[in-house]
Amino acid sequence: MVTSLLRVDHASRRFGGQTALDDVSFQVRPGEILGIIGRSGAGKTTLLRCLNGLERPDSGRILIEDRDITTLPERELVQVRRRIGLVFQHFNLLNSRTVAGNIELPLQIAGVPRDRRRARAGELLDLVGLAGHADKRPSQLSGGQKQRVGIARALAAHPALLLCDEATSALDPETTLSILDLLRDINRRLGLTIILITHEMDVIRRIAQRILVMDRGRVVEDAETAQVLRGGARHDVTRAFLHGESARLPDTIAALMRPAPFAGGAPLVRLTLDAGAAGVPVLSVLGRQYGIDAAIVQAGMADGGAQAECVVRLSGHDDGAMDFLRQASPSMEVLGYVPADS
Ligand SMILES: Nc1ncnc2c1ncn2[C@@H]1O[C@H](COP(=O)(O)OP(=O)(O)OP(=O)(O)O)[C@@H](O)[C@H]1O
Repeated sequence: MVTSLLRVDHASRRFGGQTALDDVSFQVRPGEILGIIGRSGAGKTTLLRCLNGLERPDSGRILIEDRDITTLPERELVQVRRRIGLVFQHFNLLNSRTVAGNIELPLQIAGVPRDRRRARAGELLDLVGLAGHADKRPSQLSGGQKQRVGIARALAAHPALLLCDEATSALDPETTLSILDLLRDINRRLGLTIILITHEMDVIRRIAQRILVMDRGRVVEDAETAQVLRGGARHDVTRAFLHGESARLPDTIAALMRPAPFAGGAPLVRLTLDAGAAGVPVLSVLGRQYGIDAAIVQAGMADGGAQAECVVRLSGHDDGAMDFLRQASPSMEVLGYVPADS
């Protein structure tokens, strides 16, 4: 039985004097969504190319469904590659083909007969919400629609793993959310394992159950996303990504924020409340039951209005209150600490 869909074991890769991957090890379980984040030059692209067999590490192993792709001959590597669907930042669609023709391309290359290709493209267009667009050209679609076609094409050959390389970086924030929601939906409905390479913490926060932070070729953090968002980050680079997020806080608050608790300081917490928490008067329960005052610093909608997001400053302390908030908002995130009277 396959216990880990992907296992990277002490992989290293150098280019001349430059170390792109430095003793990288991690595993991905079937059905998991893993987000890999890192600054420019951290080694994300090199890792992705190694996972896809386009690049071989100088040392170490990469096992996909228990097959070590670093030693496979090219012919067998082609078969393992079919188990991996790739989604690109700039979609990589062919305008010389229709939307359906783009989705069918990997199947055509694999020698699948025309009628089966057509049927599969139809199924996938339904899945990604583009039924009725089969005969259009990519140039007639919006960026978000193009990426939906890119995702459908990546799914065409029933991959076990979807590798998304900055899949939302070319999209506006609203379209980004809809594409991330689609990926999450596909993960749930098909049980598909997804790896997202990104430089945006927001992407991770939105859908990744696990986060891997890379810095100068090394994995410096490998943790549950919820744990990192709750303030459990071990490495400065992870904290820097989290702190970068708070740039969207009002300037007056961001200027006062410190990363660690201090005397007279109050935690600033981001809550995401979805339909499950609807009807629970979260902030009044905090006050009545736990004696905590929660001042709303920022509020908005997410997930097309299905979720409410707010940043609150909590005055007073009670461990029970934090547990209560974690239940109401599993992705609760301690952004930092500000003076309680700010
Ligand atoms: N083919 C190559 N030849 C020489 N150096 C390379 C090559 N590929 C990557 N590198 C170097 O390896 C390091 C990691 O690069 P990589 O592209 O994997 O990082 P990255 O995290 O994907 O960055 P970005 O977010 O900018 O794409 C960098 O210092 C880069 O210059």
